[in-house]
Amino acid sequence: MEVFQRLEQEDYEQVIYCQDRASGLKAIIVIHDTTLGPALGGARMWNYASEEEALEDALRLAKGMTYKNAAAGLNLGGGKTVIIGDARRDKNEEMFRAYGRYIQGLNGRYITAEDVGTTVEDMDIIYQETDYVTGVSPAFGSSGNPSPMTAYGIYVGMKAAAKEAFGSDDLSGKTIAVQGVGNVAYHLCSHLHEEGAKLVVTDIHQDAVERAVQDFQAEAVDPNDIYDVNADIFSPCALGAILNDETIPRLKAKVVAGSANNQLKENRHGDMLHERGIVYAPDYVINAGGVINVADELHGYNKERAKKKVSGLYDRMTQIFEVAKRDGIPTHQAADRLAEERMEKVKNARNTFLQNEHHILSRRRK
Ligand SMILES: NC(=O)C1=CN([C@@H]2O[C@H](COP(=O)(O)OP(=O)(O)OC[C@H]3O[C@@H](n4cnc5c(N)ncnc54)[C@H](O)[C@@H]3O)[C@@H](O)[C@H]2O)C=CC1
Ligand SMILES: CC(C)CC(=O)C(=O)O
Repeated sequence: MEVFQRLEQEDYEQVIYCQDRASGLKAIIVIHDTTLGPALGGARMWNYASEEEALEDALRLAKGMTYKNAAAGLNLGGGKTVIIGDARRDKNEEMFRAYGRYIQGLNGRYITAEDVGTTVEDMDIIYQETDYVTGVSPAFGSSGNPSPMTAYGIYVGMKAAAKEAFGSDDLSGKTIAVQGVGNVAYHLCSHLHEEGAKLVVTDIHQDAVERAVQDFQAEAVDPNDIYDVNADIFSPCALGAILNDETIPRLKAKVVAGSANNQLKENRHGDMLHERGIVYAPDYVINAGGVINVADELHGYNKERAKKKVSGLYDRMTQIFEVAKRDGIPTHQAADRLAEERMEKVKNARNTFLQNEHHILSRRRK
């Protein structure tokens, strides 16, 4: 498909290709929608098989951020970056400084943060070139690594989903299959272990698996076997599109609740989960803890305030389950409805003219 045709299909605002030969930077910044405010979303560094795959990932992730930020009640739009490369091999300081300068050039339309493959240290480098970066080190007055707060949000959202499926939000004694035990899932496992859940984990990196086995007495399985585990809850915490025609029929769990972005390969896979009576916690709602945390930096970071807001994901999930039941729709549709309604209402409320620095009246006074 032609790129403009693809952008028009889901009404993307802007795509920026960034290239810097000296550092090896090849990045794609996608701004999906800025109805609610500047686009905020992380930068993912991944060794994509092709440029098409990288663009498609950036597009899907950026749109997900529009819905995530809207559903979380943030005054932020949706955007995301993908940096093409192997995060364990190809990073250098110049790359992130070059990336920071591209962000600065967008003059606040896009604000970056961490995602898979990028770290607080990378954000600190970007911060040398632009203010439009969050998840910077606490030493700079920022919020640092968003993963623990994302994990906490998944934990409370998972409890709400358990209440919906099992009639109780107590996770002790529940078997939880966790796919990917990286930054978010490690902290999630810690909460779950503390509550007395039994953990079954997998990862493509053996060191990550070993850490979870050692620290939380988790059982390890092969990456391909995680879908077949006899679990109460399946928690996808790696990459997207893992809920699909091949995997859904294999799931034994009654709940799907994890941190991965874009878990449904296609929307119809949300319908498939619904038809099988599986309670699906919509990914962009349950995994909003990180963005809620970094967005708090924009007001001057306060950890207690941010955590209180993240705790609210329990009620937000419950609200989604209620809407889904009331309207007889799958949960992913209920989440979309809430996010779209908020965007529409805010858009209408902001229809009246307000002068700003770019308006001709302001320019004429100078
Ligand atoms: N870090 C954050 O605060 C947030 C992260 N997310 C999403 O949560 C997911 C995890 O993020 P992080 O923990 O930050 O990333 P991470 O890179 O630290 O962890 C992901 C883990 O998944 C593993 N993995 C990749 N493919 C796999 C596969 N096929 N099978 C098993 N394991 C596999 C990786 O080896 C890695 O250990 C991503 O989808 C991310 O976009 C969403 C919201 C916020
Ligand atoms: C990692 C977050 C701070 C933002 C983001 O990109 C996300 O929630 O996916």
